[in-house]
Amino acid sequence: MDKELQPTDQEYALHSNLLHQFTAIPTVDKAWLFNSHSGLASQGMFCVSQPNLLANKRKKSIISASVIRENDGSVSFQWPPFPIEMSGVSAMVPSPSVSKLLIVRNPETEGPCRFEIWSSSQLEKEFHVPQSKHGSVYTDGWFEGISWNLDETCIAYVAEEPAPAKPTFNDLGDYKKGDSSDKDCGTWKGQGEWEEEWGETYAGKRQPALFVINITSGEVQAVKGIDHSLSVGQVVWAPSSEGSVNYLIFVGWSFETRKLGIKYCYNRPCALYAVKAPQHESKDNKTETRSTEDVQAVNLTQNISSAFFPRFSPDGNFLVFVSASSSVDSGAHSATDSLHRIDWPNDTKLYQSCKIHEVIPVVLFAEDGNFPGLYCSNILSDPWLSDGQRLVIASVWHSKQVLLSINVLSGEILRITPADSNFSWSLLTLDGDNILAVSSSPVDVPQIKYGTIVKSATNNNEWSWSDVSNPIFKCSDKVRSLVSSHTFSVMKVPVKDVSESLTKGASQPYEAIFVSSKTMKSDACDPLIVVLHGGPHSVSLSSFSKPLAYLSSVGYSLLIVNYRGSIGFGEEALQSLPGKAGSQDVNDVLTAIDHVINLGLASPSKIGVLGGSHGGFLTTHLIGQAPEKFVAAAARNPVCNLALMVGTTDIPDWCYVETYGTKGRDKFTEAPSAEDLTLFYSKSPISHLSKAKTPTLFLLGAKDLRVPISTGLQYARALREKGVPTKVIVFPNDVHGIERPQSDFESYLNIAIWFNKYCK
Ligand SMILES: CC(=O)N[C@@H](C)C(=O)N[C@@H](C)C(=O)O
Repeated sequence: MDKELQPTDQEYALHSNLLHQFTAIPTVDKAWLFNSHSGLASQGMFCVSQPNLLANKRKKSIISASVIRENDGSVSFQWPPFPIEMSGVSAMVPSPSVSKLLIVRNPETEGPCRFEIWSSSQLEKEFHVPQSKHGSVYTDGWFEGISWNLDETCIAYVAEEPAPAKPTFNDLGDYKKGDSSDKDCGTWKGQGEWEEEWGETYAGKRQPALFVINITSGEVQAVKGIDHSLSVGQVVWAPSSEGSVNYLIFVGWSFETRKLGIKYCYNRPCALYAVKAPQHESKDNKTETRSTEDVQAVNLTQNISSAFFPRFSPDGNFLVFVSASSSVDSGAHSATDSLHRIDWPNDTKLYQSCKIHEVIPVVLFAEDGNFPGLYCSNILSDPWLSDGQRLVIASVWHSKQVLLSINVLSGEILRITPADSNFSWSLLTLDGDNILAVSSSPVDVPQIKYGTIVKSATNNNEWSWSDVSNPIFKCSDKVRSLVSSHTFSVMKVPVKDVSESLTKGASQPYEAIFVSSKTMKSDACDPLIVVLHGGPHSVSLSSFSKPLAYLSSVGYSLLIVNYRGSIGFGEEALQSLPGKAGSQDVNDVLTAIDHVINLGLASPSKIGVLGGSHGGFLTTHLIGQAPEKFVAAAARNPVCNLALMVGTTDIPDWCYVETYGTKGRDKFTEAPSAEDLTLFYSKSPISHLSKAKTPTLFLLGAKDLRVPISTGLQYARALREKGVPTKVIVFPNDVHGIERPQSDFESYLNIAIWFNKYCK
């Protein structure tokens, strides 16, 4: 990079302090409300995290609160003066009766996995599970599953299988039979055979497998009867009846020759299985565990290509689960979900003939205002309202995330967050029929909300939401004043060139979130940054984003485009993109930009573009296809050359589906033909490089398995070769997300400085 482009010390000094004030705002990762028997008070527990730049880690803490419900229905939270730091904790799971708390501590490198059982006053038990039994417990939010049985004697969980024995040799080169410890003198270990992994963020992780720990004896048993071709996760205990065998229900992902990347990819086939849990027997006041016979796991969802997030109703009468079959069947990495129910048989022999009822079907297209389909990335471990028939779930609804109550018997769906608000909501926990949630917008820092059902004569299902004053989302006065000087709206952008061949869903307006200063000058608009999400089947929500709020606070309007193909708008709109990536999505973004220019909200000469991954694909496409439009660009791990990516990414099938459409699912091969590669190249930003002239900043994670660094580097070098101002920052230890605190910070600091230089 030439000298002229070096950011001055002054620029770093000017911008870094404000960015730090934004990034320091904590996040609530998890919360619980424990109901007291009086019904008038509960205890709350919040797991909070915050980036710690010096340590380059997220600092985690716990804040407890007393929740007091007054007779008039109002609620107040009392907070302690300080949070308590939690270090080295990988997972925390209270038991069903809330008399015990499991704490899991995974080893940082080698060493045992530690299980601690706490009571209300002290550590009751501690067990160290050696690596020879299993590796780290999965706490990744996908394979993860940690489940107490009802009598609180056992915990089922998912952990890495023990490492296979590696070939060992002595200093003379002789092979030593049997496994020996690493510390043996005079020996060394070979690598052994390479095993497939689940790609991005799972590098070095071994196969997830099921285990049960008996918390009286500390004995750990691997669950038997699960085919080794299955990776397992999301385990829960099936309801047990006195004296009968206990069953575990889990999700199994199978693979044949290769594990394709699973992170952000719901199109990996999976099914629910039932397997007998290891049995326990009490002898002389001691509990013993013994394996069961006839243990082969049974597939409960054979007729459907995807089933995950199993949840039993409180009475144990039905099992509910989510399915991403539309994603598996079309090949799109994420699509519209459906919700299903199995009426749980009393006779376990009936498992195989379980009928699956569809509770919420895939919505192809919905008239404006109607439910656009289910898009849910998680379900609480206990999502049930007190009638035991309705569950509460967060789902994407156009550019917002809303909370829904779903009656799993009747299929009735109610939107329980205010319909007239453009804020996005996330669900923390339930407390009987009360809900703890977080609500935010691009210009409103997160706020904890407490929701209660208002008993009205006509309608029993109205929800009232009150603000919970809390110390968690405290931010500096400066940040508060900057965000409150901004405003946002969710715009409908009509589709340009609606043709007969488009489905109804794909012909409807899509959305863009516009953020600007409240005091826009009448003579000139603030420069505009167009922000593009990745996926492409993902969405930019109308929620508070620290880096985006920072960019708007330093003088930019933002146009955050949910181009067609985004989730939250029905299946037809989503499926209109595969096969047209690089054209339909690019044109949707250009149309949205023209829309705000025509409204007088942006000046055509001061437009920058920012996007990561598929959003980086769009960013680099846009500067090639519309070079006059953009004065600056920034791309995080961008897809710039599909012909290069297909041979190195963990999701080569994605390149086929987004290029060819659904037929790409069957065309996919590990050995692309010359014809495939030519098409991939022609659909890629690199094929428009000769026209590109926009100064571009590249932020690249060297450990990205999804969009390997080579594609961004190739494009950046080619742009620089043409004499276009180009800056590249490589983060040696970052994966696709570039989320490590220092990397995230340095990225957005440089993005702001880059746009200040070329866009203002
Ligand atoms: C499915 C997937 O990972 N696609 C990538 C090309 C991508 O765009 N990733 C998204 C999830 C991102 O925002 O990083």
